[in-house]
Amino acid sequence: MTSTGQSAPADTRLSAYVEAVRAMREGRYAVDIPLGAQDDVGRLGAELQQLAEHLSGHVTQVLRMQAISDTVNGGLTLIDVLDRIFDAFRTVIPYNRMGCALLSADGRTLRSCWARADFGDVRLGTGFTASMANSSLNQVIASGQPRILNDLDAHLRQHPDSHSTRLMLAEGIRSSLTCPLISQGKPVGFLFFSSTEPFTYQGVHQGLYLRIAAQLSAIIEKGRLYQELVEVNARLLATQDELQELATRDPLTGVFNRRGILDHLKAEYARARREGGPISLIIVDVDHFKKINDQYGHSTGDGVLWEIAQRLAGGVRQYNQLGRFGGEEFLIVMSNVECGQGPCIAERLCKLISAQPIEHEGLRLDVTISAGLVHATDPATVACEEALIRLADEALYEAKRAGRNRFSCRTAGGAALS
Ligand SMILES: Nc1nc2c(ncn2[C@@H]2O[C@H](COP(=O)(O)OP(=O)(O)OP(=O)(O)O)[C@@H](O)[C@H]2O)c(=O)[nH]1
Repeated sequence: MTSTGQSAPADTRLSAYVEAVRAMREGRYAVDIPLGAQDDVGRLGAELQQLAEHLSGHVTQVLRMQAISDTVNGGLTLIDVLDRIFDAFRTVIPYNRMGCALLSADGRTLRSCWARADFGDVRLGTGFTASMANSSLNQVIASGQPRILNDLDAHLRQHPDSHSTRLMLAEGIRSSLTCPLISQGKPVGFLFFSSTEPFTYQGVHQGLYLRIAAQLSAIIEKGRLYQELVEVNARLLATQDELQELATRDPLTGVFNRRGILDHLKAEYARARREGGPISLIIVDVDHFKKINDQYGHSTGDGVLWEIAQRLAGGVRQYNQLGRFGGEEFLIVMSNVECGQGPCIAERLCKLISAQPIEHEGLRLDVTISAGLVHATDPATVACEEALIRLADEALYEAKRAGRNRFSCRTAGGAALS
């Protein structure tokens, strides 16, 4: 501001004012305004000077807010956004601690969802829950205005039941500013700024806090929506897993169904070819199963199939997979089983069924199985996984022809395995 002490001619001052207004229109607020005498023109100059200072302060604040909101808006989850606010707003608002609490859908309960301080551990941290009944925060909601408590000791004396105030005092907090968070006209929670010094917050900050709160409410809503999206996505993935499980499990026996075991065979065959390791298959078929159905009924037949599946599952090592291949047929896929081990496994499976009668609803049924085994030391010698199945099938029917309750073997070349 320039004051010459001598009154400048009115027209000179007016043209300087016009220049100043033009400069401000272009965003330059450091303007020189000659005041001269305390006449009407001088008073206009003083008003212009104040306007220039006000606009300069306002624009600085808006730019700062914009930079902060750009940083904050980059966050995706609510917690991420709050962390960014804690780091970004320090240049605008004094605080040693920040906390955020959200209201339950019915507005009756407040739950702290995040808190951070520059002095270490916070006592009133995530998960702290308080009832809104009789809470002084209801006044903050009703007014829609930030509340300043510059002497928390005095506040506790007035509200001796306020557990949260007690905890804040124990943390060393002496003054606080509480911003209501309102989204789409509805209170959703609060943002707390706190300081270890008393009388930190002034009414002059009020407008700024309100603007921050309005912006935060929108961000919190965005965070909430994002979290909902994450949860819905997780539920969808879980449902997809369940559907996948349902689509590949046999409901009667609980083992893989045909599709499940064939998918597994396909993957294992491809892996064995890639890595050059051996692969073996066993096809198991229940002997004279039709007779069991005919003599004791379908439900007994089902019970027998269930028991056979459990015994077979117990008889193959964990990294071998068992599936129900057809009505009374099971398929076992074995990886990394050496040539000599396959016959031992097939024999063990036959014995697991024949050694003990199957008990079902008071019946004791002597049941046997036949098995066909194929072993490929080098899977590259077999055209595809279906070729392996065909060889195992041939071996199975050889076992059936030879009298059942036994197994027969093939190598990938088609020769019988001794
Ligand atoms: N209870 C029951 N029976 C089934 C199921 N699926 C297929 N079956 C029956 O299994 C029987 C299979 O009979 P066949 O193919 O003639 O063979 P088998 O009687 O076991 O005789 P071999 O295999 O020659 O020893 C048929 O009667 C089918 O109806 C099922 O889920 N439950």
